[in-house]
Amino acid sequence: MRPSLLDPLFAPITSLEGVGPKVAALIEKVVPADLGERRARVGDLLFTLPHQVIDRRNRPGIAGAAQGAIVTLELRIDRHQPPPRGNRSVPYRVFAHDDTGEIALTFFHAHAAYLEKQMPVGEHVVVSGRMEWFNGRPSMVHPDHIAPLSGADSLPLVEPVYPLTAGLSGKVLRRVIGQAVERIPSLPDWLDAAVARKQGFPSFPDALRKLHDPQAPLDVSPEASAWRRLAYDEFLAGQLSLALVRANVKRLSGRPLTGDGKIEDAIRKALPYSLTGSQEFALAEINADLAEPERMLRLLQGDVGSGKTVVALLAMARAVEAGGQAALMAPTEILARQHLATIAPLAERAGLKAAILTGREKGRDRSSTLAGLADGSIDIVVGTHALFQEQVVFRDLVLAVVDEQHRFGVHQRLAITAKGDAPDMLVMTATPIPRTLVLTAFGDMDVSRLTEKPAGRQPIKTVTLPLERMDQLVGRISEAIADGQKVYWICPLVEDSDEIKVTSAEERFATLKHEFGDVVGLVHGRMKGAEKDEAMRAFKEGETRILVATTVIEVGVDVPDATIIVIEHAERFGLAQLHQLRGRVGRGAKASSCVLLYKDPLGETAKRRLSVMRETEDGFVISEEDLKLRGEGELLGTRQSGTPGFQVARIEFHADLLEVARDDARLILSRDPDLKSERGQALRLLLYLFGRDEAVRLLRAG
Ligand SMILES: Nc1ncnc2c1ncn2[C@@H]1O[C@H](COP(=O)(O)OP(=O)(O)OP(=O)(O)O)[C@@H](O)[C@H]1O
Repeated sequence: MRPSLLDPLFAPITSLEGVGPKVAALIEKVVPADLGERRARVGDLLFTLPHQVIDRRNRPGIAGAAQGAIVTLELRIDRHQPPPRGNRSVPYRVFAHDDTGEIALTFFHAHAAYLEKQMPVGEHVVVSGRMEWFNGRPSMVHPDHIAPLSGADSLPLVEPVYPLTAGLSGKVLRRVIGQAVERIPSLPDWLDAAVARKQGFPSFPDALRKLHDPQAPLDVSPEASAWRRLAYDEFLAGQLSLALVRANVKRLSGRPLTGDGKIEDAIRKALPYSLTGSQEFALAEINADLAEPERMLRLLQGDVGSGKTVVALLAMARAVEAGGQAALMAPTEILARQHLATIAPLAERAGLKAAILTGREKGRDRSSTLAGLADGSIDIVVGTHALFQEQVVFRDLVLAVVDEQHRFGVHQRLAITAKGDAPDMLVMTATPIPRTLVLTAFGDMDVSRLTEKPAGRQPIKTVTLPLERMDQLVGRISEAIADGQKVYWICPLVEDSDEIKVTSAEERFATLKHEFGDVVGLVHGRMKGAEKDEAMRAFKEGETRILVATTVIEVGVDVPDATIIVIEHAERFGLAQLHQLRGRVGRGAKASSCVLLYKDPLGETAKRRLSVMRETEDGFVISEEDLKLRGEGELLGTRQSGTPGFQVARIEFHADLLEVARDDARLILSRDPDLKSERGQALRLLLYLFGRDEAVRLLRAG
């Protein structure tokens, strides 16, 4: 049970004044938490940190104020010019001046009486807002603040700027966050006093207060001690949670899994290729782990297209040889089906029975799969989250393979292992995560890496092209499909939305169909499962040759004869995503290409991202670049791009704290494995604060 001390932070944001369902929905777009099914809480709001400040101490004068800049002016009011009676489309204007020039303050749908009271003619006022120059004439539309010069202390001199989204103003967000700050409870400190002193950290509540009430621009820098404190807390919570999971997994001893190699041999014989050296090496590492009485906790890391699936299959074969069952969990249904399609025929040749279980298996199919798992007649099951369901019982699950893209939390990984008697666990990831992130996301897992790609792969040619010149692609695509090749066409969003005008997949589907006829297919996230399967099948089997898709195909889809991928609005994607997408081609013997269509003008970061894509295909290089570029705080969609999986910590600024936090976590648990001491109790609060409830559940009562 979560201590009631934390209640104020876990209250829904709708408990704040002025936050109805509509505002709440907007706020949920900007909070840094991955909310999933839950609603935003006051704590999420507090973790929404300003990325900038408006500094009103700097007062350039009208003539010195740049177009578009937020400025503060000291003005004398000259005259009011209300709109002509009955004409609501003409704004109310107030003219004013300072020593350097004249300005018009402009108000639409204004209350004349109110403005007259706020800005009497002849009065000195301070005004703050966005400067606009129209035909050389300065103006300001709806200033953010207007205050009498004498009482200027009513005007905040330094004001935080938060990430916003259309419909949510800075003013509203500041007011709401202001209320959240009032609710910060006083908490016992969970940090070791010596660590805190050495790092110059304020307390947790003070850190939050400081960041939301900056006194100078540097106060909201990720390098400020307040921000570093929160980042450290987040790292510590993560490291504690991973260490607890590890302790828990290792607490239960596994059992040695060995076999006679017969099933493995049969599968190898059925493969149309031989394994790469890298695959052999990884498999040997895995088999060695399986043979140990200790439980395996291993990460199989391999760049896109490096051939992880077959390694997993052979590991599962070993599990079956040893007399048990194996499960492979995929993050999406499309992937689960694809894995089954790869695995089932090979498994069959080796005399094994493979089955699938997702949310879509219903009725008789589902019950017979459940029965097969329970009586052991099914050797290998591939599935999605559905594998966690209570009704799923295995006769003897000895190996759980989790194929993931940061999509399963630690808790879910554990949930699948709870289905067996301390089964071994293999996690597969295609993201070539930098070392630092491996530590944050997976803790102390053992790592196998696939460092080489299967033989015969050709480099992918990557080009960039402005969207307006899209027509140039038609000829190239026609040639490719006439030659029997296939094309992916990626669109970023399913529907046009007002704020982000992106050609929708449906619209693109229609235009391409017009151009190329019936060979065009469509798959997107809003389609029903069966429709998605059908679209994928048709593309795989060649009935369609161009597949218009949203990013549902980002992870793991394998159609080796696809040779061109076109990515529309490539500037909107992150590097890791682009790399994943590009990895859908270049999987066969034919030369492949990737076309990144972009919208001019490109921002600096987007430009850099696209050139990284042109320069390299190496996932590790790309992931390192990705981290560097994230540092520049460009907005991706509406959410601020931070470090994946983190709310406040930013690995590019805070990496130095990560190892300290890991050592701290180890020390803490070696002294107080169940967090029972006074400090241990405080650390439990920390775990809750950063959403690590599952780690608290692993602790024995205390
Ligand atoms: N040793 C090999 N030689 C030739 N082809 C191979 C080899 N190993 C795997 N493949 C093929 O390479 C393709 C990619 O394999 P797989 O789908 O397992 O990649 P992956 O590592 O899961 O990549 P991604 O994460 O991009 O899905 C598949 O078509 C597979 O059949």
